[in-house]
Amino acid sequence: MTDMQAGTAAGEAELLWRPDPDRVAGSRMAAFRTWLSAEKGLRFADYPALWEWSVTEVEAFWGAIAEFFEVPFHSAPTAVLSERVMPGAEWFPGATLNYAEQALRRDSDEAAVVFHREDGLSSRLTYAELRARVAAVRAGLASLGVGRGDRVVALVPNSPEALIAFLATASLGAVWSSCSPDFGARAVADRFAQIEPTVLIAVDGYRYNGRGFDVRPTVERLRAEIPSLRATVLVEYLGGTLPDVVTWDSLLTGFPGAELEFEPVPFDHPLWVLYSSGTTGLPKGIVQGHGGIVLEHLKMLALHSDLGPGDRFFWFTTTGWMMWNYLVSGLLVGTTVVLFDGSPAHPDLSALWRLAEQHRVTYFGTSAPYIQSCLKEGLRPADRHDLAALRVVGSTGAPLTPEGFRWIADAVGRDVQIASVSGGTDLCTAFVAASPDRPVWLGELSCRSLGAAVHAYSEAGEPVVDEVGELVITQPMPSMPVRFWGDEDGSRLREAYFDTFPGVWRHGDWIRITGRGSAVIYGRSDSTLNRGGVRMGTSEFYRVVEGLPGVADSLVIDTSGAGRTDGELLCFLVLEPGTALADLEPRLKAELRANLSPRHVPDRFVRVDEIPRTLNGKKCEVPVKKILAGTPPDQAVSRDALRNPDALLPFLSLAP
Ligand SMILES: CC(=O)CC(=O)O
Repeated sequence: MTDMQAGTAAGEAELLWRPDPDRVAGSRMAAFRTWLSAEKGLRFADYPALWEWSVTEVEAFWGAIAEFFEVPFHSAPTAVLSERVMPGAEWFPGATLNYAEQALRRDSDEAAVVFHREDGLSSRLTYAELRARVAAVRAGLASLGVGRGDRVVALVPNSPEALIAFLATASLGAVWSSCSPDFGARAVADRFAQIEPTVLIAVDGYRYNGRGFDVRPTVERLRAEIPSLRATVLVEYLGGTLPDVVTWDSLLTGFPGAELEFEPVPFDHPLWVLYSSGTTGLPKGIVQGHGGIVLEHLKMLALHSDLGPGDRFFWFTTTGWMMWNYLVSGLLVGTTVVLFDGSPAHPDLSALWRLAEQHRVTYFGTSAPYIQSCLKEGLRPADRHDLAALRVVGSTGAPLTPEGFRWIADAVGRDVQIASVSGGTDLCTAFVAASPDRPVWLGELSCRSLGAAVHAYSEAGEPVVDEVGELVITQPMPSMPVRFWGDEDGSRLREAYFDTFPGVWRHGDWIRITGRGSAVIYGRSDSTLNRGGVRMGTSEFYRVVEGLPGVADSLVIDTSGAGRTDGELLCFLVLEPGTALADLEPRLKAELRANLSPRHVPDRFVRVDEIPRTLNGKKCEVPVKKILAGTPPDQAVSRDALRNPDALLPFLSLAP
């Protein structure tokens, strides 16, 4: 941490974008403030004052969010928060609601969904059409025995089918979980099998970068490996079939006139299961509840992103990243969600900018690495596309470099707000973000989100300003996980977030809060692999690499965290005698691509004699990562804690 602080001196940052007073006055953030003043007698001088109140008067703030957005509770809560404890905060006790009901409040011919596939296939659904399809699929899932609390898992691309199936599942009070079809079979099985689903919804194949990929072998493997499955619904996305399946079309057409109903469920009833990266074992199933997600996403999408009816909200994501869940929540605020399936670089890197023009996207979200690629390729979208509708460019998944900020301002538009945001799967949101009334400073995230008591902590657990520290959240938030799947006594949840600073959420990112209330994120403070926004734990990686004959041991390091944004994925290998790295490399790459994802193919393989291990045998991922980021070895790890301290030596020569 000390080294990172050295390079991050506080100071005046360049102001890149200033909110337009007229636009601020017409924003939903302003409407919320007017409402707070009229209804609650609460007036705030500026955003920082409002934020301060929101994280001090936590109950008043979240209660106001529920009231302001008129969340349709079936039974009213008896309180906002029973006790301010973490973990274990109980939000809105006694309340019942359903996420899908809020998402499908509109029954109109306004567009709810615009879909675009990389090969040009596109479609559009109004809110009324979406409701009708959700009703049919809901009835279809019910006919397959799906009811409250059952799990429905989906291996589907970012498509209307995914959205319809998710809403149908949620409307029944069943629990949703999705993976992208480009995940390898093992990665999918590791996730889905642990939550014992009863129905699998899967595509036969998908298109990426101009090619079709057959997913049916993965589907067959999942059916063989998940004994709890009672039915498979096949979406004939590329026209292929499988035996013993129910087809998606038969669900859509088999229940004409089905009623759309919403099972009222308790506030913390599981809505979906997302997955942690699984650094020390199988990916953990992160369960988030209906109420927590409704409130958090209403706040982020309406207040912070100023989205509502008439907007077109796009984020480049697959169904295997939490940004998909965030994107589809655009429906909660009545916006049109723009779904894209395919490669962002097919047929060229302008594909997404063409999409923005064609569908008059108002909020264009993507990942920082995509911005970086556009920059490297010298793209100038504003010169080639009519982006008049565009208001905001969102970026997440990795820290956006100052050059990335500047490129957006220069090549996309000076009037466009840059929303560089950060949060994560764990809360399915961005808790450091942008706001219509906050400026954008070069290289900085504009503000901490309302209700998110985010701070940078020193190693001693003290809040620090203008210094890099551990990102912590000191007050409960409603979208924090209800629990981890299968973690009955809550011990794994406590260990994941509350072990370092008891009662305080430690997120695992490095952050610096500036005196202006903005922030800079420096990447993961642990060893998670983060490739293009998709996080993956090292254990999944090792299972593939070390499963190959010839590999004795391995260590994988993603150097993009800990202050470096130009990082690489490095795989260190200990080989069996007589094995040549050059012979093994093609096979390793193919296995990683097939079993995990193309993004998890390392930039470099490096042969070493030994992997450094702790006394109890754990691989030294974080110490090596720190060493590769330039931390002196004795500060990165104590030799006494290692079983084979000399094994660190080869890594020292790779340090900057
Ligand atoms: C909002 C985010 O934090 C997304 C991510 O990086 O996973």
